[in-house]
Amino acid sequence: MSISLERLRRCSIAVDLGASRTRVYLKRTGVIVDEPTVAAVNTRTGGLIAVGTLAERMTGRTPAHIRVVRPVSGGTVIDIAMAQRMLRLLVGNKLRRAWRRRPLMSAAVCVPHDADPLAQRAAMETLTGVGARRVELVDTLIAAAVGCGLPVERPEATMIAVCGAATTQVAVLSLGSIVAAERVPVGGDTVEHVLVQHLRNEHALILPSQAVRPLHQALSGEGAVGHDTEVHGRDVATGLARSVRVDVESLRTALRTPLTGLLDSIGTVLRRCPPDLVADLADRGIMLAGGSALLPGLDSMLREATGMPLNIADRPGVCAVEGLGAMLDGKVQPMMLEAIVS
Ligand SMILES: Nc1ncnc2c1ncn2[C@@H]1O[C@H](COP(=O)(O)OP(=O)(O)OP(=O)(O)O)[C@@H](O)[C@H]1O
Repeated sequence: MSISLERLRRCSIAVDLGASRTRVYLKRTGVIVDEPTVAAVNTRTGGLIAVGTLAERMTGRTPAHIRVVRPVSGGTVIDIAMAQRMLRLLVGNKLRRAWRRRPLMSAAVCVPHDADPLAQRAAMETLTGVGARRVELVDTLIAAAVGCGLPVERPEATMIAVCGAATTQVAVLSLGSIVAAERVPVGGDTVEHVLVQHLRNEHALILPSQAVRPLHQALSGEGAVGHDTEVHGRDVATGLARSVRVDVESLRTALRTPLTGLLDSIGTVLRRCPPDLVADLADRGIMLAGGSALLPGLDSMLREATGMPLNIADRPGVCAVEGLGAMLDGKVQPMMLEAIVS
């Protein structure tokens, strides 16, 4: 995927349509939307009831005629019409005003590193459907690296892992390009799934989706071996509300298996890089971006397993859209400009 910074500078908005959250950056303004990629639909009338945070709160609490849907899965728009309707509502008046000023707006969109032509087309159609005349596709890894402030233009290696909800993308960059990259289906959703399964299998407890985040907090606790936490859910057999005390260490053990996939992808990317670049990384280490970079203990686990320094981006969730926004605003260094324009 080639990027023309010249063309990006002509774009008015930058969009990151993630499996978990949708972020929109308005040129020279900043991030104007950061909401869950969720829509609630009335199946009787086909009408949209809510989008974003409000729709996400309805998850698991709706009557039969209301369905909560996620139009993006694994970084790919799977329901273009729904994604367009959601985007229109999320951006609302702010974008409509900008649209009126510049009706033939161009938009830049992040797409996963190895997005196939169908996924690229779906992202383009989503944006053209909400009024963009031209759509520029940008590799999420480059956008996130710029957003984290990594010196991607230099002839030295930088390594980034963008840990999203559905997938994690890992790459080594040098001279404004990706030297090696890998995408694995491990992210925040995987962690959530493992926690839910663990409680079901070990404690016969069905965990409501809203109860997962408090478990993250318990996992981030002092890390002391042996401490436990109270979890509320529904008994698998009786269907009644029940609380159990869960050993936090057993949750950490359950999470080790999916996180091994992430570790393997780092190894694969490093093996594909020339030794000189790998040597650069010994000091510089890995930058973690994406919302799941905040998963408790992920950084220490990777630090321990790789022996490399680990840094978490300041605002890991919005790195990609902010990096894209920096390109739109022309904040990217001229030298970097030459390196990335292809
Ligand atoms: N403080 C936190 N602690 C643990 N996990 C978190 C935290 N904040 C966000 N997450 C997780 O981060 C994930 C969302 O990350 P992000 O917004 O980068 O995903 P996305 O870009 O929508 O997904 P994808 O890149 O897979 O399309 C969710 O799975 C969420 O549970």
